[in-house]
Amino acid sequence: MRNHYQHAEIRHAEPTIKKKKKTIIVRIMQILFSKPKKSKKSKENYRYETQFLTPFLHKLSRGAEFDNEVETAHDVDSSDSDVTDSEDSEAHEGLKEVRGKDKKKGDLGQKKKRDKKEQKDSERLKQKKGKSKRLHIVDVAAGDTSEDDGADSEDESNSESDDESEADHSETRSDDDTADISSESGSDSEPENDSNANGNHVEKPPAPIKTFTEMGLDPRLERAIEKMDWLKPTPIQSAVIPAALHGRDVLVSAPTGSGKTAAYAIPIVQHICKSDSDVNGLRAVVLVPTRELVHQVASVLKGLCKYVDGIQVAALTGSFTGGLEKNGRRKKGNGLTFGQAADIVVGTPAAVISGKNSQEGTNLSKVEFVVVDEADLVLSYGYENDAKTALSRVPVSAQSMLLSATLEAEGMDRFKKVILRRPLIIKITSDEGVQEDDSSRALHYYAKLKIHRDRYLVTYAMLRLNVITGKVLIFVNHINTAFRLKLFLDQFKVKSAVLNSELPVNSRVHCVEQFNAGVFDILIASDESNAGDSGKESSGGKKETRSRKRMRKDSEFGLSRGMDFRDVAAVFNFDVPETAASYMHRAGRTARAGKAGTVLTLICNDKEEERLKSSGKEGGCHIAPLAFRMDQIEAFRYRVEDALRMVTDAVIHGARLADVRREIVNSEQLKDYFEDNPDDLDALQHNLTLAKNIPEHLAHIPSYLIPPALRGNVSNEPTGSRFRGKRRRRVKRGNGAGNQRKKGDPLKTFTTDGLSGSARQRYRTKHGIKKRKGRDPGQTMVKKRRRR
Ligand SMILES: Nc1ncnc2c1ncn2[C@@H]1O[C@H](COP(=O)(O)OP(=O)(O)OP(=O)(O)O)[C@@H](O)[C@H]1O
Repeated sequence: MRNHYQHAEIRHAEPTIKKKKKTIIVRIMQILFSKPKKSKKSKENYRYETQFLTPFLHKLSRGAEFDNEVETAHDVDSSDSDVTDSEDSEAHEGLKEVRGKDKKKGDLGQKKKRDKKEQKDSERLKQKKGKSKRLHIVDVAAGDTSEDDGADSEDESNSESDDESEADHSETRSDDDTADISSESGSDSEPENDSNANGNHVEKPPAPIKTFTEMGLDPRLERAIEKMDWLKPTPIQSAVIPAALHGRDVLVSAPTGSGKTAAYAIPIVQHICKSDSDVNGLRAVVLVPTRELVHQVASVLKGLCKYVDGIQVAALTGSFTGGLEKNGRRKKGNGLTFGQAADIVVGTPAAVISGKNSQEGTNLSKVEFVVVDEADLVLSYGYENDAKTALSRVPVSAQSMLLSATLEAEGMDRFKKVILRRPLIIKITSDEGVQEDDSSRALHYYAKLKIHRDRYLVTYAMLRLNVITGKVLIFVNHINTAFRLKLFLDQFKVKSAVLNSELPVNSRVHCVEQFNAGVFDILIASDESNAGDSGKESSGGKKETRSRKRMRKDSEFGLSRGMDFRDVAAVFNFDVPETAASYMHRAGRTARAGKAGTVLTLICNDKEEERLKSSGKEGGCHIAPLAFRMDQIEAFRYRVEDALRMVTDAVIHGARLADVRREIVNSEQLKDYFEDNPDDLDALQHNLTLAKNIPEHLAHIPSYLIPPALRGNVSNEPTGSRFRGKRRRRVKRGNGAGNQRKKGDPLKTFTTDGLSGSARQRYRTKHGIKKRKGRDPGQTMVKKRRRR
């Protein structure tokens, strides 16, 4: 299906084909904006396509209209009936038609061939659809609501019959004494009742429930769910939540972005809501592998507890204070320590067992609910010992849940036997069939380049020429590459932020929040976990200097795992991920919660191509080649080379050091500030320009250099940031934070220290710091703190 886009290339327009161009654009508009015919699903597709996917692919495919030589061999013709609920197919059809018109008219032989092909393809599409439905049913124990979500071409009665068949299929019993999730249909092999040592009387697990209201949740929890705009449970939630509410231990495997967090967070909150409120002590513990995830999961739990008084959520990250601990603060007068004062604790295994947050470590002896998220990683080498220790402190009676995108990891088998008691195994696979129609809607591409430096040229074209629009997450394998890329983009006034393990956790979390809030659009993430990044500058036998110590990496850092980057239009693998798991986790940062997204990987040699293909195969997704016409962007090569020449190793080293220093200062100085203003996302900027002495001519693009297909999209304004007055004004109104923001251009209120003037003013007022003439107020603040 997607092969069509292989041939999408950027090409120059020729005056003689202007007319054709018009027809093509009209046709493309028809495809993109025509109303879907049948189903709700189509409507959703339509929205996702126009919102995220279209701008990218549309621009890429524009070149095709000027290309008379483009092959049609891979084009998919499809009849109307086949394409009503598949925007891809529509696009194929439309663009195929466009191309078809480029061919000589009246060629009857060719037409016949095309008709035949059309018929074949439509049959193939039908078969594929049928196959993916079967896969839905077979692969989801406990019934696959995803089919309703996905195809939506089914009517209500159909979905009821699905339920029945789902129930049938869900009776698969795992070797390791797992219970089935069958239900009304009556399971023949499972005992009717079971008894959880929690005291819960466990009956046959219920069938999946497709609305939150039918789940019998506490009204306060229901209200919080509504507040989060979660209208109905995702497939994994509708299977997992009822089972967990019935007291069953659950082992969950579902693709990235399918809503696993809420699948365990809702039962935890419900469990605490309905049980004895006088119980003093920690009730639930959630183990996650990274500090970023600690923050994220705690935020979800906090959101769910919004209307329930007295439930305390603590995030154990060691040093993070960005407002989270406010919710997990000590209960006054009860004499309990930090972790123990909370009802729910989220932490990395190391943080949970360490005494950092209390004198004796977190007391887990009264825990009734234990969850291991990203279990394959938490229970793997590196975390294993800490996880073992933490879990050994949890009473055996506790209800347990293990969740992961994959259950095949080493050690999982061993652990699940220890942790889980007769668990239900609930699984949504991500085979091709399921992905085609299901919530996981990323389109995967790769572009093969001749030399490594072409990566920069293509990145330049993608970002500076606005081929990719919307939020872009760029993954690199090394910290140095991240800074090289950032400094390179700085030369063109393309604003971006770098996220890496050397930065303090406060800054990292705040940076992700800003990205999610749309403060800036381009985030370069160094995914060092899989690349064995030695950091070069930070390693070596030499004695560590103070600055080197500052640059040490955080072993509990991870961006590709579990992070909920919102509305990411495209994931851009500047470097090829080392493993299949890494590829899938990176790709999983886009196309989340049923939305669409694009993954583009740049490769330079056969070895990388092989690695990428095997990753795709293992992850069950088709990665299609994107025939990127390098000659169309060749004119920019000299600029790219110029910019790269300026980004020397010494410059990178300096920028890296400066960035860490600045973020550490910001992070420490602003701890108090963020505790009091947790929602002030604008207070710090993480995408400040690091490059110095930027030559003006590089940032400006004369129009004659821009490929005609992209003219009109390229402006000479700085790109990559949405930090505009309108948004700031809205933020101001929302939190009523004084009138300072009204004054002047908001962009100008930011200083090189990365702290906005208004935020600085508030900080000064709070700490009674007077503004001194002739001195940098940012420095005053820093010095004052140091003196204390
Ligand atoms: N019922 C729902 N309806 C709509 N959106 C939802 C629902 N449940 C969760 N989401 C949203 O889906 C997104 C992904 O959820 P979540 O982070 O839990 O996925 P995940 O399966 O844990 O992914 P990963 O494996 O990458 O960690 C989040 O932005 C979340 O707010």
